[in-house]
Amino acid sequence: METKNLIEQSKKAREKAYVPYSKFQVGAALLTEDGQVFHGCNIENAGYSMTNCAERTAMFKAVSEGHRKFAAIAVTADTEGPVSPCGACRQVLAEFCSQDMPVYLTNLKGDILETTVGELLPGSFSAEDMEYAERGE
Ligand SMILES: O=c1ccn([C@H]2C[C@H](O)[C@@H](CO)O2)c(=O)[nH]1
Ligand SMILES: [Zn+2]
Repeated sequence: METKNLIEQSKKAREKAYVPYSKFQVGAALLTEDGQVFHGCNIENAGYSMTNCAERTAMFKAVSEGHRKFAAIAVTADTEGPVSPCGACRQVLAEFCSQDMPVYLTNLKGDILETTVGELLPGSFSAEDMEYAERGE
């Protein structure tokens, strides 16, 4: 799928955002390796900490439908520059995506920052970090 199209999909996803508290709509479009696109929007809650970001909504939808391999993600918000994913979303992306998977951070004005999962979270905590303890040395 073309990058332009994936970014368009993230804008469509953004329209579904449930944001009565922040009024800040975010959309994500996650492309699986087999060519399917999962939309995600941010979903807020009166208990603010229960809010789920657009990126994690897209990721959890895809994983819960059996997808584990991803090719790219686009994220869009109405920001001055390209939107910047929060730390929680960076960690969740690192769990399921390769370090070199492209991430397209965009905004409604059409700015596009192409980065990667590894660049977004260098030194992310991963399963390998637990292996030493598991070996019991
Ligand atoms: O990359 C981001 C940054 C923020 N938010 C959401 C969480 C909350 O609903 C609102 C304000 O933080 O934006 C996302 O969905 N993705
Ligand atoms: Zn987030």
